[in-house]
Amino acid sequence: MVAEVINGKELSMQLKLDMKKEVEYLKQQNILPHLTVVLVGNNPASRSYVNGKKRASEEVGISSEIVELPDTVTEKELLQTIEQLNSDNGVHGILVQLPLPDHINVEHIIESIDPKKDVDGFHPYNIGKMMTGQDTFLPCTPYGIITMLKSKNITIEGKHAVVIGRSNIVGKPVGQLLLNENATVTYCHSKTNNLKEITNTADILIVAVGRPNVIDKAYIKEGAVVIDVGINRLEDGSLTGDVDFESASEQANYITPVPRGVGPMTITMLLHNTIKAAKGLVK
Ligand SMILES: NC(=O)C1=CN([C@@H]2O[C@H](COP(=O)(O)OP(=O)(O)OC[C@H]3O[C@@H](n4cnc5c(N)ncnc54)[C@H](OP(=O)(O)O)[C@@H]3O)[C@@H](O)[C@H]2O)C=CC1
Ligand SMILES: Nc1nc(=O)c2c([nH]1)NC[C@@H]1CN(c3ccc(C(=O)N[C@@H](CCC(=O)O)C(=O)O)cc3)C=[N+]21
Repeated sequence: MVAEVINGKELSMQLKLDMKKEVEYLKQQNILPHLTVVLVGNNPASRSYVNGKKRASEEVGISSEIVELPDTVTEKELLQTIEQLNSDNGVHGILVQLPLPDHINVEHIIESIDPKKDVDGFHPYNIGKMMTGQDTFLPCTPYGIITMLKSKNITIEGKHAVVIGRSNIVGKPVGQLLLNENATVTYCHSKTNNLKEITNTADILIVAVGRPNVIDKAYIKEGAVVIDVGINRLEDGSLTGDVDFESASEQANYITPVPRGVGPMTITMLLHNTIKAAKGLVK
């Protein structure tokens, strides 16, 4: 069997065309969706992602701005910056790029963002709403993954979904969204015994570990759907996922590539959330 590739880049382009039309319509009502991204320090990977977010915003007509702060910024100063953005009526979405320097408490920062502007969907209030199945901003990477599955009419209901990884930004929320779609969900992590036995029962396997090529065909049930969230930069500068794509493709029915898989969808769902914020749909 050779798996069908779910191309996140292509799906993103289609979705962005629709969003572009929606933004044009909003502008006619004098609503100009605006996203502010806060970038602390000079991490090259963070800078490159943030630039990607700005470029994608421009593609659909969303106005965006990057607020750059030095890595010596204090927590208090960062909180003040967020407070200003919270009270600025022209700002619909606020995203603080992670990771932050060690001297800043991430929870304090995330909790200071107005939940109505929390387009990452990281605020505990919005996480609570997601868990109870209420309408809110869904975290972008998990939401992008669900959107990719639906784009191929892949049945989620009743299926066994196995998530490897339990971070607050990917693993935990993607499992929750799959549960909301009536999957039976199992979480695996670094302390999991018999990882291979568990993943071999997965109809849908989500891999969010952050180590290159740790999952190959030996971990995959024949006919499974494999979603590779990992973004690993190799020494030669190339990007690779957590899944050995060639090997996994022999067992899976569907697979996502890296690059051009989940990454572009993360950015696209951020734009979706920013438009939702501008429309005032999240209370
Ligand atoms: N495509 C996209 O848009 C995005 C991609 N990413 C990428 O996804 C990957 C994961 O990101 P993130 O969730 O933030 O990473 P974290 O490092 O926060 O989490 C990694 C998870 O993997 C688990 N893990 C580590 N080693 C193993 C192992 N050998 N077996 C099983 N589980 C293991 C850890 O377990 P434990 O909890 O026990 O430590 C942890 O839960 C990274 O490559 C990141 O760059 C992230 C965000 C968006
Ligand atoms: N507050 C916050 N929100 C985030 O959503 C967030 C974050 N912090 N910190 C880091 C992670 C990572 N992340 C990615 C976004 C896009 C690509 C992406 O577009 N990847 C392209 C390749 C890009 C390239 O070539 O560098 C692809 O996979 O095809 C990847 C990773 C968002 N994150």
